[in-house]
Amino acid sequence: MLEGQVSCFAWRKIFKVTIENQGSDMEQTEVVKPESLDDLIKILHTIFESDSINVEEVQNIMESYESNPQDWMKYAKFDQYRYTRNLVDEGNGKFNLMILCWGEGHGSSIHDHSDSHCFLKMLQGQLKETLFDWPEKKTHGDMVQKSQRVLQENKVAYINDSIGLHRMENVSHTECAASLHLYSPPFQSCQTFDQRTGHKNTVKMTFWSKYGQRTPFESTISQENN
Ligand SMILES: N[C@@H](CS(=O)O)C(=O)O
Ligand SMILES: [Fe+2]
Repeated sequence: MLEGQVSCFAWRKIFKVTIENQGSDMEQTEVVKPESLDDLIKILHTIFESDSINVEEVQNIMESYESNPQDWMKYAKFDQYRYTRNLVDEGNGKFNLMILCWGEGHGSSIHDHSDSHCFLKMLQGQLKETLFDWPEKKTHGDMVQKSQRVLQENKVAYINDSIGLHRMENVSHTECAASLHLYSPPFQSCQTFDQRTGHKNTVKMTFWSKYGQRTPFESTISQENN
């Protein structure tokens, strides 16, 4: 597949049909492809009704949505200085769905995901992900960098605390980036880490906007993860 091309993964739902003239059961595969962001949200609500999460299923359905800026432009509010977190949907209490907007050169600190599942889909532009091991309690000094990759438009990445810690960066000097994040269960704070020492801090995470409306100034005063 060409770089940046839309993936052909799609959500597969297995269902049984009876072929009457043969009188036997046969399995068929129905491929569900979200036609819009609203459509994707509806499907995610259905998937998360269940108490157990199939990571691959969520990843595939998010990847099969082809990013259309007209669907999500109303949520994408950029700031000049740092990346913004914009709430899109509260997933019936099961997950938070948000759009993060990254200006040129913006990035996050090294951080964890508070014991939640984290799915990240590129809607526009590219982000570089750097993975780190958790720092050892006894050791000091630089944190160990495990891997690095660049996520292309429409691709979906997944991380949780057992995989490690990460930092995301829009390394472009000319293009902004937007990413769709699903966190389950939802969380309001995480830990950030100093790359040189491994020391950590707990930070509260805030929304720059909710449902397309800029969050009032008072409620955004807090330390952020960038
Ligand atoms: N997990 C970060 C964004 S990222 O760098 O993955 C956040 O929710 O703000
Ligand atoms: Fe993250």
